[in-house]
Amino acid sequence: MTDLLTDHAFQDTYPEELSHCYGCGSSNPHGLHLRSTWDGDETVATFTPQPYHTALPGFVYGGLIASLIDCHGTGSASAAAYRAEGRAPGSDPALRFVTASLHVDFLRPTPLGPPLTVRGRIEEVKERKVVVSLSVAAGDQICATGRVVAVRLPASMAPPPPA
Ligand SMILES: CCCCCCCC(=O)SCCNC(=O)CCNC(=O)[C@H](O)C(C)(C)COP(=O)(O)OP(=O)(O)OC[C@H]1O[C@@H](n2cnc3c(N)ncnc32)[C@H](O)[C@@H]1OP(=O)(O)O
Repeated sequence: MTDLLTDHAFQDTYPEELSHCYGCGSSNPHGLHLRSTWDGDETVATFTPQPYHTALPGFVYGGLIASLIDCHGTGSASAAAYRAEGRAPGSDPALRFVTASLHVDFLRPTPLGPPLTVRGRIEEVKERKVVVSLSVAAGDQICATGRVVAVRLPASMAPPPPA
């Protein structure tokens, strides 16, 4: 389902207890398994929608596009926070982010079939907040754009560490 862009995806550095996300968790058997990495100062992921990711025949379901923007956004936020601190992704203490705000604009119908490229540009990095602007393209056509405000994982959502 997922196009493995790299062996060094941000999500590969998530600890097991934080790898259950439907969009990007490697431990979720029903999930999208989105994998994101740096491309210079931008971030990038690819994903090939399946026939059941249909909105209308031939076109991708908008909720899937929002999910790609969401998970690429939070993954990019984590990577940007590590980069801002000059630390290796995944090093402790962990810098993990959840979505505070997700905005999506559907610019044109997204064709169902070709791989989609999700790109992120880091707009702002603060200690607890990272803002990422994103695009989703089929070939050279940008079909959707988005903006994610990601905030550090709150204690109320943090799973207990493994025993
Ligand atoms: C770890 C890997 C998992 C992958 C996750 C995949 C993505 C997901 O699906 S996450 C699930 C969906 N998200 C959630 O359930 C989050 C629920 N919300 C919350 O827990 C809280 O509202 C939370 C943590 C987002 C913000 O906490 P809160 O204490 O309100 O933050 P607060 O200190 O007020 O704000 C921090 C900054 O974020 C900004 N901010 C907070 N909420 C918003 C918002 N909705 N819109 C815009 N900005 C916001 C604030 O303005 C502030 O910015 P600044 O520092 O510039 O003043």
